Amino acid sequence: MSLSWPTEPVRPSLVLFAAILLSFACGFALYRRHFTGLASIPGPYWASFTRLWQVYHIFIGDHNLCSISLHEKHGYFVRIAPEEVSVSHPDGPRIILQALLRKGDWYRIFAVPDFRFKTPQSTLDAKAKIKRSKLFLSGFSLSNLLKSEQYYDANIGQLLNWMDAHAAEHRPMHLDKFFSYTAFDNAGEAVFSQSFGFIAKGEDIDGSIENSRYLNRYLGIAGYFYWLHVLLVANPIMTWLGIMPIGHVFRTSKTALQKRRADPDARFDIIAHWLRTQKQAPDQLSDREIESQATLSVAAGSDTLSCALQSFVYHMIKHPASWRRARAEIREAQAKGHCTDRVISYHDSQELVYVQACLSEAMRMFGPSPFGLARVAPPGGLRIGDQYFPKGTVLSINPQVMQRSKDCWGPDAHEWNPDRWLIGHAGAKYKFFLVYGMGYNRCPGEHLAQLQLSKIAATLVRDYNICQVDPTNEWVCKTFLNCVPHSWPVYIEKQQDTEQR
Ligand code: HEM
Repeated sequence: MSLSWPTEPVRPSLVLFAAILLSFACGFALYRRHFTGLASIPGPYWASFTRLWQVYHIFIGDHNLCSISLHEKHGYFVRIAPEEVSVSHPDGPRIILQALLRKGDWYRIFAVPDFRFKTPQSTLDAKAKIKRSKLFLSGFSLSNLLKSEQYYDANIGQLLNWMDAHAAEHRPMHLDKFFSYTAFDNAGEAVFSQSFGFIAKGEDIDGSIENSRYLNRYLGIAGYFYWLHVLLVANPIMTWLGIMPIGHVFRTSKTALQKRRADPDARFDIIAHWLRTQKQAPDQLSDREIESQATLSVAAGSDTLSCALQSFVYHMIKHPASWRRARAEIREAQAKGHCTDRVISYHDSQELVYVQACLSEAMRMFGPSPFGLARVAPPGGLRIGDQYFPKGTVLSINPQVMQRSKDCWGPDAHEWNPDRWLIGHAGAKYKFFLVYGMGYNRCPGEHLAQLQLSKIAATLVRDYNICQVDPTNEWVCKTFLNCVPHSWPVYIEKQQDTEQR
């Protein structure tokens, strides 16, 4: 008997099928690369074939830096995905963001906790988004927010206590963490009259803030794989199971909302406005939609604020002349009887022109919004400068790219220069200032953000000297949906102590 190796041939039909599939995939990739209306737009080679190039850079947390350097290399237009072009043309904000263009599909990710519950941010059609936003807008008005100023002050006071304690013990302080605690707690105060207790404890309870950062990376990517996201995460079964990775924040929000509904005498906070709107138009606003928008607002208003505060302190201590000049401005105000409260009042902070210029410059140098604001070219396409974009092209503007554009800000765009906000027509500069977005999708929480930023920035400059433990150290920052720098510990010195010496 002879042993022989089975020699059954591979079925020709299988080989043929694989070959056809491969040729189809290659043909499709080549078509995307060379034969669509975007073929002539420069950009990374792989980005013209597949979205995975961008997803990879979101995953490793450097997509903002990539966008900045790609625009420096290629100019106004960079193809960052087969159907998406990143734009830094000075006319971009006006043509793309101020028009009523549909938002990119990526925004559907903001339907929380699952696809059934639309929020203004997840609504793609411009008119439908505006209509939905109107239901929520009154809660975000400055006059409403100012009614809770004393409660923000209480949280900011706790931040100052921690700073005093670190100063007294001459202990390095990680301001990034304490800014995040304050920002989360103030978002809770503003939305449903309750803070999460982070700043009082001086810790990230249950690791919720850390977990929310993982969620951040996930959301940035999952927006491009929406149906998979719905299948695995954002579906009614998962909602029913209540599996949310931001534990303490979500639980506290939920309990606060329940308490809030049962208490007719509670403060007239943001939720109170929404509940009033719901009473007037019950068919337009469900309980779940209120819950979704509340969760989204806390999430949208905390890491962003922490990043902006960090950017302010970090740039100001790297430029001590600015810190001194800002303090001199505050001393002058004090001499006239202003800026005397422990936490400087919002009203007084608005008179500090130079401090405000430094805040704008800090957010210009490093803004908390690193993601491209994506809109879709309408039927008939869109022209920006000399470039025509066919219907359906996703056109995105990355605020961090725009904020560093020499065409918009001049040759010193990469340098710290708060005076740019004080000379010439400062208002004109805001047409390129996209930190809060622009147009119909502009951030509704801007007043709450500016209110806290102004008060905290002015108070810190007045009362503390801050320096890095290692002045040569640069902060570390991975960028996903948001960017929150860390790892730049500082020493704090209380200003009165220095003055008494
Ligand atoms: C410095 C702080 C902040 C920055 C830089 C910022 C920036 C932004 C940006 C760029 C957008 C998206 C624009 C777009 O996609 O076109 C946005 C949306 C949003 N922001 Fe802010 N934001 C800040 C603070 C806040 C605060 C304090 C709140 C509220 C508590 C808030 C609530 C929201 C909400 C709810 C949205 C979704 C859009 C909508 O519902 O209409 N943000 N923000």
